[in-house]
Amino acid sequence: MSSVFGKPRAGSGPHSVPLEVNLAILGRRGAGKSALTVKFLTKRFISEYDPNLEDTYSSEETVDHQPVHLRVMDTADLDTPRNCERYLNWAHAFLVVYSVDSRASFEGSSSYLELLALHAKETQRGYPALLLGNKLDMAQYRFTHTTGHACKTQSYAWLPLPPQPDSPSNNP
Ligand SMILES: Nc1nc2c(ncn2[C@@H]2O[C@H](COP(=O)(O)OP(=O)(O)OP(=O)(O)O)[C@@H](O)[C@H]2O)c(=O)[nH]1
Repeated sequence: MSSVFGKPRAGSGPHSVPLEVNLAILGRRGAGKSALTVKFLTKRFISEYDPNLEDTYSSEETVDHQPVHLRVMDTADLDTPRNCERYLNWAHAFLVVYSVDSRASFEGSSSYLELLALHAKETQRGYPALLLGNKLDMAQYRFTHTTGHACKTQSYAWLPLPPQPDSPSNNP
């Protein structure tokens, strides 16, 4: 049996029930979460939307020829994670967004990655999580992050994997 986001498929073939996947978009204010969500859902960049609105959108997608009912929660925390249970208990997967032209935005993504690591440890489950650098058109203003960026990416590379009983991170 194959799977998407670690969950078993409901079936196969044209009459299969769509798999339901909840995706939470996390990140510091201004990283571009709302713009990214709108762009993904409408396939174009829209500059007029309510950036402060936290909302959940639905979309029918096809992944590996299978229907997927995708729900996307565009979160609107302030500068740090707040009342995280609303998305931690809801989402099957997480997208942590930062803006490539903002060091503060990149550094702010740490708190989300740490939160997700803690959540995975506490629930003894693995959650797909992706760190995404947004606003690539602003790359000429990209902050320098040579070693820090590489270290951070590697530190959290294990997030999608289920916690291992013998893992050093489980034995503080
Ligand atoms: N140049 C450029 N600007 C972008 C891009 N994506 C978003 N923006 C702009 O960045 C600003 C913040 O975008 P939002 O989508 O509101 O960011 P957010 O992360 O949802 O912010 P909060 O709702 O406050 O958490 C807006 O002015 C957007 O138009 C992009 O890819 N390129």
